[in-house]
Amino acid sequence: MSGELTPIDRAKFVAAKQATEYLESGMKVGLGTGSTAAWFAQCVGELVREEGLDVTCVATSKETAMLAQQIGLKTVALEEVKWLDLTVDGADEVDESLALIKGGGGALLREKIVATASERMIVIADASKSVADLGKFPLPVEVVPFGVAVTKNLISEMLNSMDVLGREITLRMQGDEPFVTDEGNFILDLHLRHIGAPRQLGLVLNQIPGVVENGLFIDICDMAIVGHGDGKVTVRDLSTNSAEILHYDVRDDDNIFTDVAD
Ligand SMILES: O=C[C@H](O)[C@H](O)[C@H](O)COP(=O)(O)O
Repeated sequence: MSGELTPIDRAKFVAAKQATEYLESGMKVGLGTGSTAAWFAQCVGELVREEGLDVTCVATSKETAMLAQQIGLKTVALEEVKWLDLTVDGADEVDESLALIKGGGGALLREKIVATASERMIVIADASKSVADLGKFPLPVEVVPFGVAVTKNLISEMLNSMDVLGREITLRMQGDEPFVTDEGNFILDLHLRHIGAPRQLGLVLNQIPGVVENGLFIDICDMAIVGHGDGKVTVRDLSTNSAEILHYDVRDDDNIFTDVAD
């Protein structure tokens, strides 16, 4: 599967592959959305086919549901299982406390519902997503289409009292039309450049009528697995407060982990 990977794909792949270490047969697993999460779904598929791993998956988007079907993963609706052992998903930004910005692909609402219904959430990312402070990536906010201009103004006013640098808000487009989420909503992207108090911002945003959910994931993620283009993987586990560095050899499909540092 790994073949001739670009450094960015190698980074995503090694993070995804490392996340499979936390899978066990019988688990109910949330599958995230996006290019990194797609690598994870492929890795799960490989384990199901080659090692008989038996997991039941819940997809966080229509896109992921389609991919899971193509790969041959067993998927059910969240309503059927109600609770999950583990969700593995990508992110647009992850800071040292494992606060995240998500929703670059517009799937933040279902992703947050699924991650919150999970015993454990692991975020997988390439190193470009690791940041000291959140906010360079525009913060996606899912809003109902009705009165979107009013909601945008309310958010704009609210930002004046927040610890952020930028104030620009754009309606996400797809061609000439607003981008529509799987739940039929629109996305406003908040170009904040720096978010000083993400927890407070997330709470205040969700108080605004018209806002369905925002892309700040605070106290949801338990572990971050960050992949690097040279095959190195950094694992940060909040439950043990540890950071571990592994090296993943992706020159062939007999992928080998060796500890290189601590
Ligand atoms: O809505 C999309 C999700 O939050 C993605 O997990 C996020 O945008 C990261 O995607 P990618 O792995 O493609 O960078």
